[in-house]
Amino acid sequence: MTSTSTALVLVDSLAEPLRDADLELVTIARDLGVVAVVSFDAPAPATLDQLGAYGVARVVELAVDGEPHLTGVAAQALTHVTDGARVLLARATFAHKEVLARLALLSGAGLVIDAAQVREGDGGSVVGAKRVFAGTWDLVCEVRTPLALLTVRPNSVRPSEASDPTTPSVEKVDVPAEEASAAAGGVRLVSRTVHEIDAEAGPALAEAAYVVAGGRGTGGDFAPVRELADALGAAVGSTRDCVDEGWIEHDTQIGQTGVTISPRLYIGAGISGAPHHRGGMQASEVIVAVNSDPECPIFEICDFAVVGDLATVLPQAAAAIRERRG
Ligand SMILES: Cc1cc2nc3c(=O)[nH]c(=O)nc-3n(C[C@H](O)[C@H](O)[C@H](O)COP(=O)(O)OP(=O)(O)OC[C@H]3O[C@@H](n4cnc5c(N)ncnc54)[C@H](O)[C@@H]3O)c2cc1C
Repeated sequence: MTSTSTALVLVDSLAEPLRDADLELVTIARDLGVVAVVSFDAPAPATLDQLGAYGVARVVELAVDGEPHLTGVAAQALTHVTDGARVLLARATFAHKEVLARLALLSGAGLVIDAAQVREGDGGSVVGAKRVFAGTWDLVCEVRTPLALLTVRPNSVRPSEASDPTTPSVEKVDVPAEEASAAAGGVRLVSRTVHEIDAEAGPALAEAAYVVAGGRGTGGDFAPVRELADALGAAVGSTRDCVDEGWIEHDTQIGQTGVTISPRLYIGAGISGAPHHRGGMQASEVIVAVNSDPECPIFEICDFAVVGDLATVLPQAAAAIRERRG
Protein backbone atom coordinates (compact mmCIF):
# COMPACT_ATOMS: atom_id res chain seq x y z
CA MET A 1 0.00 0.00 0.00
CA THR A 2 1.31 3.45 -0.79
CA SER A 3 0.83 6.48 1.40
CA THR A 4 -1.09 8.03 -1.52
CA SER A 5 -3.77 5.30 -1.50
CA THR A 6 -7.20 6.60 -0.61
CA ALA A 7 -8.65 5.42 2.70
CA LEU A 8 -12.41 6.13 2.73
CA VAL A 9 -14.45 6.55 5.90
CA LEU A 10 -18.25 6.35 5.70
CA VAL A 11 -19.97 8.71 8.16
CA ASP A 12 -23.74 8.84 8.63
CA SER A 13 -24.04 12.58 8.96
CA LEU A 14 -21.68 15.56 8.77
CA ALA A 15 -24.35 18.00 9.83
CA GLU A 16 -23.26 17.84 13.49
CA PRO A 17 -20.00 17.31 15.37
CA LEU A 18 -18.68 13.80 14.79
CA ARG A 19 -19.05 11.04 17.37
CA ASP A 20 -15.98 9.45 18.92
CA ALA A 21 -16.66 6.22 17.00
CA ASP A 22 -16.33 8.11 13.66
CA LEU A 23 -13.19 9.91 14.80
CA GLU A 24 -11.72 6.51 15.70
CA LEU A 25 -12.25 5.41 12.09
CA VAL A 26 -10.50 8.52 10.80
CA THR A 27 -7.62 7.85 13.22
CA ILE A 28 -7.29 4.28 11.86
CA ALA A 29 -7.64 5.42 8.23
CA ARG A 30 -4.69 7.85 8.57
CA ASP A 31 -2.38 4.81 8.87
CA LEU A 32 -3.85 3.29 5.69
CA GLY A 33 -3.73 6.17 3.24
CA VAL A 34 -4.95 9.66 2.40
CA VAL A 35 -8.24 10.02 4.25
CA ALA A 36 -11.47 10.92 2.45
CA VAL A 37 -14.72 11.06 4.42
CA VAL A 38 -17.91 10.14 2.56
CA SER A 39 -21.39 11.07 3.70
CA PHE A 40 -24.89 11.56 2.39
CA ASP A 41 -25.16 15.16 3.55
CA ALA A 42 -23.10 18.33 3.35
CA PRO A 43 -20.56 19.08 6.09
CA ALA A 44 -21.34 21.80 8.63
CA PRO A 45 -18.47 24.36 8.95
CA ALA A 46 -17.63 23.21 12.51
CA THR A 47 -17.52 19.58 11.37
CA LEU A 48 -15.18 20.52 8.55
CA ASP A 49 -12.82 22.14 11.08
CA GLN A 50 -12.98 19.01 13.18
CA LEU A 51 -12.17 16.81 10.16
CA GLY A 52 -9.23 19.10 9.34
CA ALA A 53 -7.87 18.68 12.87
CA TYR A 54 -8.01 14.93 12.33
CA GLY A 55 -6.08 15.18 9.06
CA VAL A 56 -8.89 14.46 6.57
CA ALA A 57 -7.85 15.50 3.05
CA ARG A 58 -11.19 15.27 1.26
CA VAL A 59 -14.89 15.27 2.09
CA VAL A 60 -17.28 13.79 -0.46
CA GLU A 61 -21.00 14.46 -0.26
CA LEU A 62 -23.04 11.84 -2.09
CA ALA A 63 -26.08 13.82 -3.19
CA VAL A 64 -28.59 11.05 -3.88
CA ASP A 65 -31.78 11.92 -5.74
CA GLY A 66 -33.61 9.20 -3.84
CA GLU A 67 -33.52 7.52 -0.46
CA PRO A 68 -29.94 6.87 0.81
CA HIS A 69 -31.35 5.25 3.95
CA LEU A 70 -32.21 2.22 1.84
CA THR A 71 -29.11 0.05 2.03
CA GLY A 72 -29.26 -0.91 -1.67
CA VAL A 73 -29.29 2.76 -2.66
CA ALA A 74 -26.46 3.63 -0.27
CA ALA A 75 -24.30 0.77 -1.61
CA GLN A 76 -24.92 1.79 -5.23
CA ALA A 77 -24.10 5.44 -4.40
CA LEU A 78 -20.80 4.38 -2.79
CA THR A 79 -19.66 2.78 -6.07
CA HIS A 80 -19.17 6.38 -7.29
CA VAL A 81 -16.29 6.91 -4.83
CA THR A 82 -14.61 3.53 -4.44
CA ASP A 83 -12.71 3.55 -7.77
CA GLY A 84 -9.01 3.54 -6.92
CA ALA A 85 -9.65 3.49 -3.16
CA ARG A 86 -7.73 0.98 -1.06
CA VAL A 87 -10.07 0.66 1.88
CA LEU A 88 -13.48 1.80 3.13
CA LEU A 89 -14.16 1.81 6.88
CA ALA A 90 -17.57 2.20 8.55
CA ARG A 91 -18.90 1.88 12.10
CA ALA A 92 -20.21 -1.60 12.90
CA THR A 93 -23.91 -0.67 12.87
CA PHE A 94 -26.58 -3.01 11.48
CA ALA A 95 -27.19 -0.65 8.57
CA HIS A 96 -23.51 -0.27 7.68
CA LYS A 97 -22.99 -4.03 7.78
CA GLU A 98 -25.73 -4.43 5.20
CA VAL A 99 -24.52 -1.50 3.07
CA LEU A 100 -20.97 -2.86 2.95
CA ALA A 101 -22.16 -6.42 2.24
CA ARG A 102 -24.13 -5.09 -0.75
CA LEU A 103 -21.15 -2.98 -1.84
CA ALA A 104 -18.93 -6.08 -1.63
CA LEU A 105 -21.29 -7.83 -4.04
CA LEU A 106 -21.36 -4.88 -6.43
CA SER A 107 -17.60 -4.28 -6.41
CA GLY A 108 -16.10 -7.72 -5.77
CA ALA A 109 -14.28 -6.28 -2.74
CA GLY A 110 -13.34 -8.40 0.28
CA LEU A 111 -15.32 -7.65 3.44
CA VAL A 112 -14.60 -7.98 7.16
CA ILE A 113 -17.49 -7.40 9.55
CA ASP A 114 -16.98 -6.28 13.19
CA ALA A 115 -13.20 -5.85 13.11
CA ALA A 116 -11.75 -4.89 16.49
CA GLN A 117 -8.35 -3.99 15.04
CA VAL A 118 -7.37 -2.86 11.56
CA ARG A 119 -3.83 -2.65 10.21
CA GLU A 120 -1.80 -2.79 7.05
CA GLY A 121 -0.74 -6.32 6.08
CA ASP A 122 2.09 -7.67 3.95
CA GLY A 123 2.24 -6.59 0.31
CA GLY A 124 -0.32 -3.83 0.66
CA SER A 125 -3.20 -5.91 2.01
CA VAL A 126 -5.52 -4.75 4.80
CA VAL A 127 -5.90 -6.92 7.89
CA GLY A 128 -8.87 -6.95 10.29
CA ALA A 129 -8.79 -8.87 13.57
CA LYS A 130 -11.88 -9.85 15.53
CA ARG A 131 -13.19 -12.11 18.29
CA VAL A 132 -15.96 -14.59 17.35
CA PHE A 133 -18.02 -17.57 18.58
CA ALA A 134 -18.95 -16.12 21.97
CA GLY A 135 -15.41 -14.87 22.55
CA THR A 136 -13.80 -18.29 22.13
CA TRP A 137 -11.86 -17.63 18.88
CA ASP A 138 -9.69 -14.77 17.67
CA LEU A 139 -9.65 -14.36 13.88
CA VAL A 140 -7.17 -12.41 11.80
CA CYS A 141 -8.59 -11.77 8.30
CA GLU A 142 -6.41 -10.52 5.46
CA VAL A 143 -8.24 -8.84 2.58
CA ARG A 144 -6.34 -9.28 -0.67
CA THR A 145 -8.74 -7.65 -3.13
CA PRO A 146 -7.70 -4.18 -4.38
CA LEU A 147 -10.49 -2.65 -2.27
CA ALA A 148 -11.03 -3.79 1.33
CA LEU A 149 -14.32 -3.09 3.15
CA LEU A 150 -14.44 -3.24 6.95
CA THR A 151 -16.99 -2.43 9.60
CA VAL A 152 -15.12 -1.57 12.80
CA ARG A 153 -16.25 -1.93 16.41
CA PRO A 154 -16.23 1.12 18.69
CA ASN A 155 -13.26 1.62 21.07
CA SER A 156 -10.84 -0.07 18.66
CA VAL A 157 -8.42 2.85 19.07
CA ARG A 158 -8.43 6.14 20.94
CA PRO A 159 -9.34 9.00 18.59
CA SER A 160 -6.35 11.30 18.15
CA GLU A 161 -5.90 14.49 16.18
CA ALA A 162 -3.35 14.53 13.35
CA SER A 163 0.12 15.98 13.85
CA ASP A 164 -0.42 17.78 10.50
CA PRO A 165 -3.91 19.36 10.41
CA THR A 166 -5.47 19.87 6.98
CA THR A 167 -8.03 22.02 5.24
CA PRO A 168 -10.26 19.37 3.65
CA SER A 169 -11.50 19.93 0.11
CA VAL A 170 -15.24 19.38 -0.38
CA GLU A 171 -16.77 17.64 -3.39
CA LYS A 172 -20.33 16.80 -4.30
CA VAL A 173 -21.12 13.71 -6.34
CA ASP A 174 -24.63 13.49 -7.79
CA VAL A 175 -26.39 10.15 -7.90
CA PRO A 176 -29.28 10.50 -10.38
CA ALA A 177 -32.87 9.50 -9.62
CA GLU A 178 -33.00 6.64 -12.18
CA GLU A 179 -29.91 5.02 -10.64
CA ALA A 180 -31.20 5.41 -7.07
CA SER A 181 -34.61 4.10 -8.04
CA ALA A 182 -33.13 1.02 -9.77
CA ALA A 183 -30.93 0.33 -6.72
CA ALA A 184 -33.94 0.53 -4.41
CA GLY A 185 -35.19 -2.63 -6.12
CA GLY A 186 -38.86 -1.82 -5.80
CA VAL A 187 -38.60 -0.94 -2.11
CA ARG A 188 -40.00 2.39 -0.92
CA LEU A 189 -39.13 3.81 2.48
CA VAL A 190 -42.49 4.57 4.07
CA SER A 191 -41.23 6.23 7.25
CA ARG A 192 -38.07 6.50 9.28
CA THR A 193 -37.93 7.42 12.97
CA VAL A 194 -34.62 8.11 14.66
CA HIS A 195 -34.73 7.31 18.36
CA GLU A 196 -32.44 9.91 19.86
CA ILE A 197 -30.31 8.76 22.72
CA ASP A 198 -31.26 10.45 25.97
CA ALA A 199 -28.01 12.23 26.89
CA GLU A 200 -29.03 12.23 30.56
CA ALA A 201 -29.33 8.44 30.47
CA GLY A 202 -25.58 8.16 29.80
CA PRO A 203 -23.66 6.94 26.76
CA ALA A 204 -25.05 4.33 24.36
CA LEU A 205 -24.09 0.84 25.54
CA ALA A 206 -22.68 -0.44 22.23
CA GLU A 207 -20.29 2.50 21.85
CA ALA A 208 -19.49 3.32 25.48
CA ALA A 209 -15.85 3.45 26.54
CA TYR A 210 -16.84 2.46 30.10
CA VAL A 211 -19.58 0.01 31.08
CA VAL A 212 -20.86 -1.00 34.52
CA ALA A 213 -23.05 -4.10 34.34
CA GLY A 214 -25.15 -5.70 37.03
CA GLY A 215 -26.35 -9.30 37.25
CA ARG A 216 -28.63 -11.45 39.35
CA GLY A 217 -26.43 -10.63 42.35
CA THR A 218 -28.06 -7.18 42.43
CA GLY A 219 -31.28 -8.86 43.55
CA GLY A 220 -33.04 -6.39 41.28
CA ASP A 221 -31.60 -3.26 42.92
CA PHE A 222 -29.58 -1.53 40.20
CA ALA A 223 -29.03 1.66 42.27
CA PRO A 224 -25.37 0.79 43.16
CA VAL A 225 -24.70 -0.10 39.49
CA ARG A 226 -26.20 3.18 38.26
CA GLU A 227 -24.35 5.15 40.93
CA LEU A 228 -20.95 3.80 39.84
CA ALA A 229 -21.86 4.23 36.15
CA ASP A 230 -22.81 7.83 36.86
CA ALA A 231 -19.51 8.53 38.67
CA LEU A 232 -17.53 7.05 35.76
CA GLY A 233 -19.65 8.45 32.91
CA ALA A 234 -20.31 4.83 31.95
CA ALA A 235 -23.22 3.02 30.27
CA VAL A 236 -25.29 0.57 32.33
CA GLY A 237 -25.39 -3.07 31.24
CA SER A 238 -27.04 -6.22 32.54
CA THR A 239 -27.46 -9.97 32.06
CA ARG A 240 -30.37 -11.77 30.48
CA ASP A 241 -31.56 -13.09 33.83
CA CYS A 242 -32.10 -9.52 35.02
CA VAL A 243 -34.00 -8.67 31.85
CA ASP A 244 -36.11 -11.82 32.13
CA GLU A 245 -36.91 -10.87 35.73
CA GLY A 246 -38.14 -7.50 34.47
CA TRP A 247 -35.56 -5.64 36.58
CA ILE A 248 -34.15 -3.65 33.67
CA GLU A 249 -34.79 -2.94 29.97
CA HIS A 250 -33.72 -5.41 27.27
CA ASP A 251 -31.51 -2.87 25.51
CA THR A 252 -29.07 -3.12 28.45
CA GLN A 253 -28.55 -6.86 27.98
CA ILE A 254 -24.99 -7.82 27.12
CA GLY A 255 -24.27 -11.17 25.51
CA GLN A 256 -25.06 -13.64 22.81
CA THR A 257 -28.71 -12.61 22.57
CA GLY A 258 -28.03 -9.02 23.56
CA VAL A 259 -25.52 -6.31 22.73
CA THR A 260 -21.87 -7.13 22.00
CA ILE A 261 -19.54 -4.57 23.57
CA SER A 262 -15.82 -3.86 23.52
CA PRO A 263 -15.31 -0.97 25.96
CA ARG A 264 -12.00 0.14 27.43
CA LEU A 265 -13.33 -0.81 30.87
CA TYR A 266 -16.06 -3.31 31.79
CA ILE A 267 -17.11 -3.68 35.43
CA GLY A 268 -19.40 -6.65 36.07
CA ALA A 269 -21.06 -6.82 39.49
CA GLY A 270 -23.03 -9.82 40.72
CA ILE A 271 -22.49 -11.56 37.38
CA SER A 272 -21.33 -15.19 37.34
CA GLY A 273 -19.75 -15.06 33.87
CA ALA A 274 -21.86 -17.59 31.94
CA PRO A 275 -20.65 -18.27 28.35
CA HIS A 276 -23.72 -16.54 26.90
CA HIS A 277 -22.78 -13.34 28.74
CA ARG A 278 -19.03 -13.63 28.16
CA GLY A 279 -19.54 -13.78 24.40
CA GLY A 280 -20.79 -10.20 24.53
CA MET A 281 -18.10 -8.64 26.75
CA GLN A 282 -14.94 -10.71 26.54
CA ALA A 283 -13.39 -8.33 23.99
CA SER A 284 -13.33 -5.53 26.62
CA GLU A 285 -9.88 -4.04 27.14
CA VAL A 286 -9.92 -4.23 30.96
CA ILE A 287 -12.37 -6.45 32.85
CA VAL A 288 -13.16 -5.90 36.53
CA ALA A 289 -15.49 -8.32 38.32
CA VAL A 290 -17.15 -7.84 41.70
CA ASN A 291 -18.59 -11.03 43.15
CA SER A 292 -19.18 -12.48 46.61
CA ASP A 293 -18.15 -15.95 45.41
CA PRO A 294 -14.36 -16.32 45.02
CA GLU A 295 -14.93 -19.36 42.76
CA CYS A 296 -17.21 -17.63 40.23
CA PRO A 297 -16.29 -18.25 36.54
CA ILE A 298 -15.96 -14.57 35.60
CA PHE A 299 -12.86 -14.36 37.83
CA GLU A 300 -11.12 -16.68 35.31
CA ILE A 301 -11.23 -14.04 32.57
CA CYS A 302 -11.04 -10.77 34.52
CA ASP A 303 -8.03 -8.50 34.98
CA PHE A 304 -9.09 -7.41 38.49
CA ALA A 305 -11.25 -9.53 40.81
CA VAL A 306 -12.96 -7.99 43.82
CA VAL A 307 -14.44 -10.51 46.27
CA GLY A 308 -17.22 -8.77 48.12
CA ASP A 309 -20.83 -7.66 48.32
CA LEU A 310 -21.60 -5.34 45.40
CA ALA A 311 -23.93 -3.29 47.60
CA THR A 312 -20.84 -2.28 49.62
CA VAL A 313 -18.10 -2.30 46.97
CA LEU A 314 -19.81 -0.25 44.24
CA PRO A 315 -20.80 2.76 46.39
CA GLN A 316 -17.28 2.82 47.85
CA ALA A 317 -15.78 2.78 44.35
CA ALA A 318 -18.18 5.54 43.22
CA ALA A 319 -17.27 7.71 46.23
CA ALA A 320 -13.54 7.20 45.64
CA ILE A 321 -13.89 8.15 41.93
CA ARG A 322 -15.91 11.27 42.76
CA GLU A 323 -13.37 12.31 45.41
CA ARG A 324 -10.48 11.82 42.97
CA ARG A 325 -12.23 13.84 40.29
CA GLY A 326 -12.96 16.61 42.78
C1 LIG B 1 -30.01 -19.34 24.41
C2 LIG B 1 -29.54 -18.52 25.57
C3 LIG B 1 -29.08 -17.24 25.33
C4 LIG B 1 -28.63 -16.47 26.39
N1 LIG B 1 -28.18 -15.19 26.13
C5 LIG B 1 -27.69 -14.46 27.15
C6 LIG B 1 -27.17 -13.16 26.92
O1 LIG B 1 -27.18 -12.63 25.81
N2 LIG B 1 -26.67 -12.48 27.96
C7 LIG B 1 -26.64 -12.99 29.24
O2 LIG B 1 -26.15 -12.30 30.15
N3 LIG B 1 -27.14 -14.22 29.48
C8 LIG B 1 -27.67 -14.95 28.48
N4 LIG B 1 -28.20 -16.18 28.75
C9 LIG B 1 -28.30 -16.60 30.15
C10 LIG B 1 -26.97 -17.12 30.70
O3 LIG B 1 -26.80 -18.46 30.33
C11 LIG B 1 -26.90 -16.99 32.24
O4 LIG B 1 -28.03 -17.63 32.79
C12 LIG B 1 -26.89 -15.52 32.72
O5 LIG B 1 -25.91 -14.81 32.03
C13 LIG B 1 -26.60 -15.49 34.20
O6 LIG B 1 -26.82 -14.18 34.65
P1 LIG B 1 -26.16 -13.67 35.99
O7 LIG B 1 -24.68 -13.79 35.90
O8 LIG B 1 -26.76 -12.34 36.25
O9 LIG B 1 -26.77 -14.65 37.08
P2 LIG B 1 -26.11 -15.83 37.89
O10 LIG B 1 -25.47 -16.81 37.00
O11 LIG B 1 -27.17 -16.32 38.81
O12 LIG B 1 -24.95 -15.15 38.74
C14 LIG B 1 -25.18 -14.26 39.81
C15 LIG B 1 -23.84 -13.99 40.48
O13 LIG B 1 -24.00 -12.99 41.46
C16 LIG B 1 -23.17 -13.29 42.55
N5 LIG B 1 -23.72 -12.58 43.71
C17 LIG B 1 -24.85 -12.86 44.40
N6 LIG B 1 -25.05 -11.91 45.34
C18 LIG B 1 -24.03 -11.02 45.23
C19 LIG B 1 -23.70 -9.83 45.92
N7 LIG B 1 -24.48 -9.32 46.89
N8 LIG B 1 -22.56 -9.17 45.57
C20 LIG B 1 -21.75 -9.64 44.58
N9 LIG B 1 -22.03 -10.78 43.90
C21 LIG B 1 -23.17 -11.45 44.21
C22 LIG B 1 -23.22 -14.80 42.66
O14 LIG B 1 -22.08 -15.31 43.34
C23 LIG B 1 -23.24 -15.21 41.17
O15 LIG B 1 -21.92 -15.44 40.68
C24 LIG B 1 -28.65 -16.97 27.71
C25 LIG B 1 -29.12 -18.27 27.93
C26 LIG B 1 -29.56 -19.03 26.87
C27 LIG B 1 -30.06 -20.42 27.14
